Amino acid sequence: MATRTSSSGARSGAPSTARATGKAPAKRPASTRPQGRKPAPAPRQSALPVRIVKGAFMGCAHLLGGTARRMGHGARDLDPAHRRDGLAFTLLALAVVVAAREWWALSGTAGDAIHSVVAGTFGLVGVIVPILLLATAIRLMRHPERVQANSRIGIGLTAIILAVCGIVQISKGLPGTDDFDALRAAGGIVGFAVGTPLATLLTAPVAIILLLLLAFFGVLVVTATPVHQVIPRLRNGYHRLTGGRAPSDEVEDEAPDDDEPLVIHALHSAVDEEPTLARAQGPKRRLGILGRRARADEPDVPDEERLEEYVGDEAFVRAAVVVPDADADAADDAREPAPDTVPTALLEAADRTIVAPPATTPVPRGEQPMLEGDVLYTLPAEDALAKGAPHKVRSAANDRVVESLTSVLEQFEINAQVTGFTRGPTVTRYEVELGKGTKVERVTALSKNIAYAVASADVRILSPIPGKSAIGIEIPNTDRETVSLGDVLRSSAAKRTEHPMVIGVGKDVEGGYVTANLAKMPHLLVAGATGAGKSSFVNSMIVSILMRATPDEVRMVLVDPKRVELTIYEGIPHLITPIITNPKKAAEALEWVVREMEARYDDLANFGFKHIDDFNTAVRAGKVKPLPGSERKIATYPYLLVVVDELADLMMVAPRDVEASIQRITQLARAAGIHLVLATQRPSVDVVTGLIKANVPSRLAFATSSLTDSRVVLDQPGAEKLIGQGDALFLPMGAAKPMRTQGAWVAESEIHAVVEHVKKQLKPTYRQDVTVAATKKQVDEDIGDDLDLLLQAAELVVTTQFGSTSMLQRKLRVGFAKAGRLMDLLESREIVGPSEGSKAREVLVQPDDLAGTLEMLRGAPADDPYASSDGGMPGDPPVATDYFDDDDEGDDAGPWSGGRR
Ligand SMILES: Nc1ncnc2c1ncn2[C@@H]1O[C@H](COP(=O)(O)OP(=O)(O)OP(=O)(O)O)[C@@H](O)[C@H]1O
Repeated sequence: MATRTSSSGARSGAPSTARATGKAPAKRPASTRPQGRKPAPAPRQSALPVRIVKGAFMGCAHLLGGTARRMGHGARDLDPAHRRDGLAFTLLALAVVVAAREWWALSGTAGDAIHSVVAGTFGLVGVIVPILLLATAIRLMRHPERVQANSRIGIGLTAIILAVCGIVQISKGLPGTDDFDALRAAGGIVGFAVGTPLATLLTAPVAIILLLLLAFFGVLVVTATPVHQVIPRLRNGYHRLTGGRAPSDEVEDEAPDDDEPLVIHALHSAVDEEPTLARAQGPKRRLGILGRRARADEPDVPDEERLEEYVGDEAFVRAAVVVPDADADAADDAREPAPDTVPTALLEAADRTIVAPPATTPVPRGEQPMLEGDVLYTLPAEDALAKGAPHKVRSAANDRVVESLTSVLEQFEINAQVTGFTRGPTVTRYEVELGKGTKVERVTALSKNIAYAVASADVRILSPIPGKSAIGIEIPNTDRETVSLGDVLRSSAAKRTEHPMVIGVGKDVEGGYVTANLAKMPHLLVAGATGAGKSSFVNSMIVSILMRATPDEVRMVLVDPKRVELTIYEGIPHLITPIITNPKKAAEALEWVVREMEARYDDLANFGFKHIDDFNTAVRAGKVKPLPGSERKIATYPYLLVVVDELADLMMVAPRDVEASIQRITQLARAAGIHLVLATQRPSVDVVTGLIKANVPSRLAFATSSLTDSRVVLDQPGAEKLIGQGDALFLPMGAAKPMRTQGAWVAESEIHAVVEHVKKQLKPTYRQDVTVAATKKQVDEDIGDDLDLLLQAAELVVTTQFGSTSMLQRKLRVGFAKAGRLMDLLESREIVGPSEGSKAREVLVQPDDLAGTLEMLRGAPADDPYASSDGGMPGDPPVATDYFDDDDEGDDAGPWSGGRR
């Protein structure tokens, strides 16, 4: 849903009345006071001293209230990174305070209280509290984005502290709470709570053994070491310390169990902390890194060479392609591939996961931008997108328009006045309030005169302004402003949520930022004449996603039949297939999307979830387990954004298939996390059919060339009055009235910078099956190119139960010969009976059987549809059925984890 917020900065220069009412007051010449309006009776005045006291009190109350509100808003609007840093600094301050008292006995009046709290809680162990606080603060500053790892370390440390406090408590003879000084010199309250019951129940020696085990467990958790990795890790650590190479058998040690998705742990931690160190450890090590993170600067090595260079023994390969666990949670699943798929899996894993260059600064955000396999992915820096000029709330041009409007109202003797205006980047909305007894129509009828007076043809009258008793007159600014996408994405409207599908749309007529969550649209139709700003919007949308979402969160299918608009995005890791320029392939891609959606649905049903978000949350929490007997590793699903830049081109090649796919996707895909954005410069009824319209609820109309086009897009006029260059009417799902918006602008150089940033981190992992027809239909030869017409003819004849050739001629707009041929084809398929002279033919198929009949005409699936699948790999697995076939060997890496299904 779209959200908007006012740009406070832009408003700061506004006169106080403008700020208070949210609009600029109109400068009104004295002569234009409304006639016939009686002044309101003056309120009764109270005594002067009372008024002074009351005024002073109210003034203070407003000041205090306003300050508190501003601080509250300020804290909420604070960048998440600053909020996290705030926590780190608080811990740092605590460390200093506690150390001052516990280590150096420096204490002010609060010293005793600090000691009581620290030593009372942890006893002797309180001495290390400053170190723990300091370490936690440093960790939070250095790796704020690694939320899961940080929580893991927190859990491990808690276990260690509990154990140590318990052990100290037991070793000091279990003092009780009656002797607090002794308790402070032992394990404190924590030691008392842990050690005393254990020692009483199980005797002191057994309790100490249990607590030692707990401490050991804590150490394993902090260092992310599974028990069976302790020895290899120690050995590795020793070899690293002594500068030697690990013996080759250690790799065997690291080969995973069949059901244990781990680990090249030593390597992993080495890469984590110091990528160059790990890379320097010889070819086999490099394979290990390649297995999880291929370097972006090595993509040109031919596949075979890479394998020959790196593959030593199969065991190593097996280890190498397994995604390391370490900080990763259960979602980071990838399983040992079947031996014959190793090379592909290895190379694909290599292509998928590339380490970010160490120099890049991670962009702060609350959610960790981690990819599967615990790869750090840095979103582009916020300042990659330029700042726009500050927003003006009033200019001399506005004042001139107010004067013109006022004089028009005067000339026509209309009892109404211009009460104010709100200036947007492209247009300003002037508000006109009517005097008593004045008809709204008297103002709306003046639209031509107003246009004449302000010398602009693009005057749009809103009657009333939604939510106000006023008429709005929108008039283009002669001094229009460009809205920078960077400003929109940095606004608090965009930062309020970290949802990866939130995009910057632009600014509304009041200068407030407009953002929208594509996942809530859930599908969007974008239309507008050539040059109106459609492609610029598509660019802003894609760049917004690149700025905010990792490839693990959002994947895209980009369809660009014009071949120019989207080529700049070729090679970004968010793509799941190269940009599709061939309309026929695009139609196939839409069919693939339908299959993907159905597969996701099956998955949701099998695991008992209603929405992909719930499924993903459960996967991240490790709550989704493979079905019994299945070896599939469960991974989260990214949102899938399908962008079609020119729908008309697709509708020209395969209208029925495209329409059917769109209908199917739009009806169901919301819960599956699949969202369509369909753009067209020809919003005519043959492109945006009723079926498409009915299923694409959100609309964004740029200037259209006719009122009819506006009706097609918005179901109402208005878009024909827009002034182009990003001026738009935005009607998100559920909105009653379209919102006038100036689309955000992103310059080509900015797009380049963002694309380069994401491309240099990761290479895309393309799904091979997207543009492969799922089930190659064999259309009978005699139908040939007439399939679409024949399907329409069959549908007409069966639904009307009227087998008339002249009806086909009329409805399908074909000549007599073509209509006759279609009728013959229908007869040969026993849809209609034989000709009965001038009478209509008998229709042999009932409307209930229409779907099956159409399917039959489209052609039955061939025996081996994959043997010759267009564009697919020879021997590709059956696409539709293989998706979630749990028992199939080697298909479990998941389409989104880098493996090919
Ligand atoms: N949001 C915007 N802010 C400022 N200028 C814009 C904006 N959108 C478009 N323009 C201007 O309008 C021109 C045409 O825009 P754009 O290419 O997006 O139109 P279009 O509707 O996609 O046209 P086509 O269908 O021919 O591709 C741009 O080159 C730019 O100068």
